[in-house]
Amino acid sequence: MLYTFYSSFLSDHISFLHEYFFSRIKVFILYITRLFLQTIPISIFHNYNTMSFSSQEDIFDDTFYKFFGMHIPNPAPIEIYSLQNEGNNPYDALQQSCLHSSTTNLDQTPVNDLLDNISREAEPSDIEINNSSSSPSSVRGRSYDSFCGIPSYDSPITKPSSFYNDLQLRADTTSPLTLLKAKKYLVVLVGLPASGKSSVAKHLIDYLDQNNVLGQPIRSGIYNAGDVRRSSVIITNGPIIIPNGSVEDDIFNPRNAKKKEEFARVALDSLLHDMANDVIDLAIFDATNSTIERRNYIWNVLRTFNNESNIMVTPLVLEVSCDKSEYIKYNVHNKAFNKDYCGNPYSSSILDFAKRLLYYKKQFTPFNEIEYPLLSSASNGNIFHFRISNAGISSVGNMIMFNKDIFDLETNLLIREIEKFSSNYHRYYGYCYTDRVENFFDNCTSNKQTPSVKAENIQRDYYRKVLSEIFNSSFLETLRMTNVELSCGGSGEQAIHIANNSI
Ligand SMILES: Nc1ncnc2c1ncn2[C@@H]1O[C@H](COP(=O)(O)OP(=O)(O)OP(=O)(O)O)[C@@H](O)[C@H]1O
Ligand SMILES: O=P(O)(O)OC[C@H]1O[C@](O)(CO)[C@@H](O)[C@@H]1O
Repeated sequence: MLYTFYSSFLSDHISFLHEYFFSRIKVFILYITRLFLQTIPISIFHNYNTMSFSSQEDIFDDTFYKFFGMHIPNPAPIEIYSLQNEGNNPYDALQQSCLHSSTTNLDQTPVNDLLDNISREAEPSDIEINNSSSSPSSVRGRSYDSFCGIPSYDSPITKPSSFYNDLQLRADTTSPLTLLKAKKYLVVLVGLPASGKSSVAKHLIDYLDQNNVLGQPIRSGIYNAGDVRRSSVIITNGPIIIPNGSVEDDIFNPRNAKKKEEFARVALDSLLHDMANDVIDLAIFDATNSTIERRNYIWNVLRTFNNESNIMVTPLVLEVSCDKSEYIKYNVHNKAFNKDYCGNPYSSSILDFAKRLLYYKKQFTPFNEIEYPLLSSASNGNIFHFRISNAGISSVGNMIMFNKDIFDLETNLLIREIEKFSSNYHRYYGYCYTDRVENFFDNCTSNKQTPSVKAENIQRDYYRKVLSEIFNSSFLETLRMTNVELSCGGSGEQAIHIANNSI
């Protein structure tokens, strides 16, 4: 009996030890193979219909992490072309990924026009800005919405069209000296007001912290143009106006677009100042950055900064969009309690924000591929374009294109992580938000309501009533369509009417 016990004990443990060492050796061999692969520039093209590059890599990476407590280095110059695609044709994927149908043709003329504009400087404005408020509005280390779950990835990867290869040829040639520069990263947010940009920015910082992506802390900060604006404008119980202006001088009226550019310039200057002083490694530029001109300005400033400093800042675009009516309403509802409106009556805040959204919508141009050459000219020939839509429930693709001539392990690792973050955003963070939206619009029918729950419900009913009056279907339709003829009529048209009359 004793013998049986010992033999079963031993065999259990021997098989455990065998499994343990064998799996370690397996990982080690895979690692060595992978190190060998690093010497070979490879391009990886996978169609996600058949195989997911990310999921295979991540199984390997997760296993490696378990055993060695660090992430494995990436194979050298990889190109990841990542577009959400239902079919096999890469060019279809490109077309599907385009947000702006007028720019999906491969005619390079608009690109040339943009490149001609490349050296154009933003015009100075007469407004005085208080620089003191331009410090980052958020820094790493803060805790945000809970980080949820162990990631498992499944990101769509497809082959690129030759169009992107052409673009790559147009990129600036990289001097070997650039590679010796200190590396920093700039995430440029693009998206309409209340689309969730600031929330996603905080989540991204949290995600990078939690995952210890580079094996050491990434010092990061959010630079918000809205914070600069708030220190320079007059908050009224009505439109937010610029100093020395009339009451009609709503800062968000496109007439005052130049003044808004100044606020953005201050925020960007402050961000680059912090990079130059080595205060941060990764900065998020939080503004709508909703026009091509603005983005062009950013790339120009960045190119100059990169040329004149001993720092190489790699820009990434992160587009955040939201077109689900419940989400728009919920987001705007929360905006009614921020610093722009504190103390103002709820309905006037909602109305003002509706007007702001409409103003922005009229001049908003989603970031699209005709701007890629401009981005790549400020980015060592790389193109990193991520998108999150409706808190990650709508599927949109990312575009990731590495310059083949440069091997940069750190950038590779970081970009891969950000790709995971944006492709899996709903699973990591977005679901907490979508649950909250659902609760907000849910009709609570429980009989056992305490007085405070009852009071909360009455309050919430009021909010929902105001929201659905202002954000009625015709207003939402107007928002959805670009350059539509606006028609008036019905209570919810008030914002459209105000916006139209004041342009
Ligand atoms: N992904 C999200 N996670 C959590 N909350 C969100 C998310 N998206 C939107 N929200 C909610 O909507 C509100 C508005 O979102 P947020 O401030 O992030 O938008 P924004 O695009 O930065 O707006 P703005 O450009 O006007 O500053 C937030 O206060 C938050 O309550
Ligand atoms: O300079 P932009 O791109 O208009 O973005 C900044 C503005 O965006 C907003 O976040 C829109 O709500 C404002 O707070 C801020 O003034």
